[in-house]
Amino acid sequence: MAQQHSQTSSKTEAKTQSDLQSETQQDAQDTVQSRLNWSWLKHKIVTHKRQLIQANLIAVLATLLSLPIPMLMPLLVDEVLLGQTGWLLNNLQPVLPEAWHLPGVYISIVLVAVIVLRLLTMLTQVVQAREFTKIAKRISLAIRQRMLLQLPQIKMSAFDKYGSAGLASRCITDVDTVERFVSDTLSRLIISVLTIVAIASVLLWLNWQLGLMIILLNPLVIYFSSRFAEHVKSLRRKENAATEAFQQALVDTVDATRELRLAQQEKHYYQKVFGLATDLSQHAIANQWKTDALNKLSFTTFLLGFECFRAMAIFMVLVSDLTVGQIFAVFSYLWYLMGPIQELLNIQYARFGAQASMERLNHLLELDVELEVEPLQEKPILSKSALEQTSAISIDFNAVSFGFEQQPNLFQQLNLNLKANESIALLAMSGGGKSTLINLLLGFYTPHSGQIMINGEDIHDYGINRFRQQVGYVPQHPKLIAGTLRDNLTFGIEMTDEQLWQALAHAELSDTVSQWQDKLDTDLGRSNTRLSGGQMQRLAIARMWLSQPQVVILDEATSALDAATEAKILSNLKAFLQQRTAIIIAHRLNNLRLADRIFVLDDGKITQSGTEQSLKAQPGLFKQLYVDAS
Ligand SMILES: Nc1ncnc2c1ncn2[C@@H]1O[C@H](COP(=O)(O)OP(=O)(O)OP(=O)(O)O)[C@@H](O)[C@H]1O
Repeated sequence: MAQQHSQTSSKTEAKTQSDLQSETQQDAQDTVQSRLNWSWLKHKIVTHKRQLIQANLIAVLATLLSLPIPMLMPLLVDEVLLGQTGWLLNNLQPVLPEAWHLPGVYISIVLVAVIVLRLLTMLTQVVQAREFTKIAKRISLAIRQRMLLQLPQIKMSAFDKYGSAGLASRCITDVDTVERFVSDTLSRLIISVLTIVAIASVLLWLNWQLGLMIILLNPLVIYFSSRFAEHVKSLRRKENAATEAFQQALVDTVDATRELRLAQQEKHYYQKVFGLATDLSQHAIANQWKTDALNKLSFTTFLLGFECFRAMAIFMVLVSDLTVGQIFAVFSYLWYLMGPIQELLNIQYARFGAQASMERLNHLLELDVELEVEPLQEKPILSKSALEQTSAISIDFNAVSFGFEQQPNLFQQLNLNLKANESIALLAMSGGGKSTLINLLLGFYTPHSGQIMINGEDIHDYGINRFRQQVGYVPQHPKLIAGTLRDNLTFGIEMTDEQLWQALAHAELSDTVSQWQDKLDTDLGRSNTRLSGGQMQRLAIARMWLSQPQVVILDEATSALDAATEAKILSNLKAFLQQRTAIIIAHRLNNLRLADRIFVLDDGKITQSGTEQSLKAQPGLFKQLYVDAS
């Protein structure tokens, strides 16, 4: 039975999740081109029309249930205490036995009715809040999806500029701010307006002059508060920017803790992070108290009107036929009015906060995207025959110039030509631009001038994504993704265990992995197995081998390995590279020897090229490093 229940609930969960996924996919298609603004939010909210109508009907029910409450007790004053028979007693007396026609009974019945109404109101409010929360969460999910669709498309330079914490902060803090606004607005706007309208109607019914005054007072308060609330926008923007700076510094410092501890500088750096936390706290305090102060100013504007209203109500007792019980009811309704008014004021303030956050999110959405933005197709598992059919690739850098803000002329008219199936080694001083050259080739950076050609075709005409599919890249510092060794080898592409073990063997990692209890399914998350630098490099080589690329890029791929393991891997690689075009970046001679030709990159240009022997005989950087220095 319990099993059946858990099966049913897991089915329901799976259904809800798949509903949510198809809904968010639809969201993504709807929104992929749009900026975030009020009309986008409205569009998103309207797509949940059915739930919205349901939730609002429940909200109306909650309002109707709560509406008579302020009226009931005060009516007792007139009818029970002052003996003026009215609606309440006229309805109660016919249904009650004669013996129960007592003040205590009337008061108890009304008390029970009030308690029941209050409990029912609370219940409907809980259901309503749940429905509104669901809608708000789906909208924030749609925003996050919008962001996550954008992030893979933006240029790598934006990742360098904003850093992981900066991007994460916007996807978390700013989306939260918008979500809070949507949730507050959805759950409170309609109900507050309805409550105010209902109270105004009751007051109009009790006394039209008082009702009219309430109707005129509210728009006035909303107008003034919206003027005050505009200041909140810049406060919220500053606070979220300070959150971003704090997060970035914290992540960087935590990542460098080992080095800082060794240098005994960790306290100093954590103190610097604390400085940013203080800054954040100051912005948060300014935002909080100024928002509160402005909110209170808005509310005081309402209270001033309210006091005028109260004076007028008392005056009305003198000049109209309002009874004392009715005046109690009027005051109860006025008290009741405070809640929805305060809610409307809060919504105004949340609106300006949300606007500031949407601007920060739009800033990300407007970042330059890579030229070729269609999603990467899944890398097919290349069978041997498929590999044979893939044509060999030649690469040419023709007069390429590129640089960074601090170093605008890193490359000046650089020419580099790789024949199909040729392996070249690239040698330069540290900081000479080797990794940047690879980033240009992979389309992560765009040359300021000049052309990169693949098989004689401009790389953009050839297709950057198509080219990337044919590249296997082993970076200097490979990164792990959260998951198992299998995930890290395949990136989610289906491959057989046999293929994975073969790749591990080529990377000289199979002996190590076979000793792990979970073998290929070992979790490489932070808390479990930690790979050494050399093991990470070998994993990256296995990953590259699995993709059977036509172009191989090795960026200091074996720099962390011991000489014996390095020699074995280099010998495995030698055969692998024979039918491939390869760029090998290395300082060690044994790596350079994998290549057919060595190119020397010096001062932004290729200054020498040739074999090891020929370069050793020429004056230049190669001779300086490998002959003169030894
Ligand atoms: N994203 C970036 N923004 C600004 N400057 C950068 C960026 N990436 C690299 N540089 C600068 O460009 C120059 C070349 O860097 P690059 O990483 O390409 O050198 P490298 O030859 O690979 O160095 P190494 O052998 O030390 O790894 C360096 O001066 C570096 O500071």
